[in-house]
Amino acid sequence: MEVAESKSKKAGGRLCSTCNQRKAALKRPKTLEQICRECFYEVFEEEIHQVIVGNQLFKAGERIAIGASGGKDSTVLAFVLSELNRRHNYGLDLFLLSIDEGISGYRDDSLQTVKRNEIQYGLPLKIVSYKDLYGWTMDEIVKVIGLKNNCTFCGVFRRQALDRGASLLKVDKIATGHNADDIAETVLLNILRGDIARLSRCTLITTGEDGPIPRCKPFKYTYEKEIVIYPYVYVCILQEAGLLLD
Ligand SMILES: Nc1ncnc2c1ncn2[C@@H]1O[C@H](COP(=O)(O)OP(=O)(O)OP(=O)(O)O)[C@@H](O)[C@H]1O
Repeated sequence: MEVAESKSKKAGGRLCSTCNQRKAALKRPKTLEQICRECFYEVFEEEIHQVIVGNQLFKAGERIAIGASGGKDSTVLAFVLSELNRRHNYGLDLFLLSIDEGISGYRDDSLQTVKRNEIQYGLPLKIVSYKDLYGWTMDEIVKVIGLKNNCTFCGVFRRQALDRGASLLKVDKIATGHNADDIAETVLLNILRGDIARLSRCTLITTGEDGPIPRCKPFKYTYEKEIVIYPYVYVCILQEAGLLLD
């Protein structure tokens, strides 16, 4: 232990504040602690597990759709949820649910990511498109209404499409990749708009419990920066262990 410590100090590095054995590799954005890759990987997953258990987000036997956009948040969510489900025997049936808004050059690319995730994580994927549901793609809608306010249309349609997809999959709940930064942003927006009703709802970890399909945010307390660091750290650990395939 003393040898490891002096070696690490000589190399100009500090020891990990969690294990006190390995060299610290990063400063955790959430706590500013200096931490090694292995401990970061462990605490990142463990904190999400504690959020799931502490807030009773899921019950054994439930079918859960992960809202999978192909972006970083929902991709990491799908990976972490499938790992935790196996490791802690949550007993969940997990599915990937993607909404294809029909935005060429944007969603068609990210859908390729989701299709890869279906294979990599072994989770069944359902894609629901605006074209099938509403008869219009988002590109066609923009041609008619123009660019102004199109995000509002798209947001409302996506919400509904997620509910339709969830009912086709017969799931009990939808989990989304909204993280702590997204929630902070929504709080500020609702304050600026003076929308008191939304302000009180937007920080809830589970919403829509009185509706057909509740939604939950397992990343409510997870910082966006850490969601970005996590896959990088995972790859480094595999690389160092010689477990990364070319
Ligand atoms: N097209 C979609 N299909 C399925 N789920 C979606 C889709 N778009 C968004 N979601 C869900 O809503 C969450 C928040 O979406 P938002 O558009 O704010 O993207 P984001 O914060 O960049 O997340 P991500 O990195 O997962 O795209 C996503 O993490 C995902 O769970």
